[in-house]
Amino acid sequence: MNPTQSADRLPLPKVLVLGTGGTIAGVSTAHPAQGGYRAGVLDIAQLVEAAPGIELLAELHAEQVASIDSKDMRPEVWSKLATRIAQWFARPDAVGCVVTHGSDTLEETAYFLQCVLVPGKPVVLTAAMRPATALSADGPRNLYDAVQVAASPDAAGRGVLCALHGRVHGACDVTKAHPMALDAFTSGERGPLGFVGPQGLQFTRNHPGEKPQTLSVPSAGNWPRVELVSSHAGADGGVVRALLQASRSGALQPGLGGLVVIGTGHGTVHEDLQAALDVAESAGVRVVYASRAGMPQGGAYDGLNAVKIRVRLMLELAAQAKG
Ligand SMILES: NC(=O)CC[C@H](N)C(=O)O
Repeated sequence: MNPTQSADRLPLPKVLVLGTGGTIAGVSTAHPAQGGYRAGVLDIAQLVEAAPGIELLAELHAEQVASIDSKDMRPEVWSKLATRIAQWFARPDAVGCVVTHGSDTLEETAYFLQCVLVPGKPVVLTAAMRPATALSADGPRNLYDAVQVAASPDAAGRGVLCALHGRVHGACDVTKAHPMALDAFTSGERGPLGFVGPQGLQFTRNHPGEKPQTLSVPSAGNWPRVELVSSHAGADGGVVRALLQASRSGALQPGLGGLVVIGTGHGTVHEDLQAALDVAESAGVRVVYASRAGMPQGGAYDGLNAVKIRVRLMLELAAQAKG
């Protein structure tokens, strides 16, 4: 008899699976061998059902948090996720949590959760590059692997993780680097934290990236405005001056709290843009520099990319505003 079918088997680890939509829940709008599809159509129970054997890995509690294309991710969904995950982990018998997500903003949600959740039990995000109805859909394997990671004691204490195309990435490093390849995600030169698949789970690197002091989730209506601006040939600061003016006049609500600058090289900035940024800074706007060339590990924001720095800055500014 298969040990998993034995009457006296050990209880399975309890894993919460939260659905938010994305391509993993997408349905083809044309022939399944062709590209057109709509993201976020299937619900999380249907995704679990489509991953044969997943029920032998864990006792799954599937819940729908949202059904969106992740390009439309917004703070309300982040707040719901953080609240539900914190509630789940308050149960002493809760072992892990999986979040299914669109691939486009997965790295932002992963980093948001990394900032606001108390470290400990594993939270694992996953996605797919092909919709659920495609030929060779990658979602079921990715979901299965994410549950393998979330149910594993070895994954605990490593921060928020992402299980994608056989690799386990940390929330700080992971980024989407290709619009359609199945291995669309990378952790850059640092490489993934490990591998997961038919052979099980193996971590090959320990450092999951810097975990900031746990930050609170801003309450509704109290998310600060942090915008991204970039430096490039001819960047003259006009966008920054327009934002500042709209903010001062009250036309922009909430007003401008911070700017993340996607600079060149080491985070360097065109002199004309810099002049406008200096004015913004002296008006009380927090200005943080990232780079379009990628940042090395270390420093105030530990090599985070610009969209993750934006997440962090929103949370830090909200914490400061609360006092
Ligand atoms: N592969 C994907 O999931 C990208 C599709 C979709 N735009 C999303 O992020 O939800």
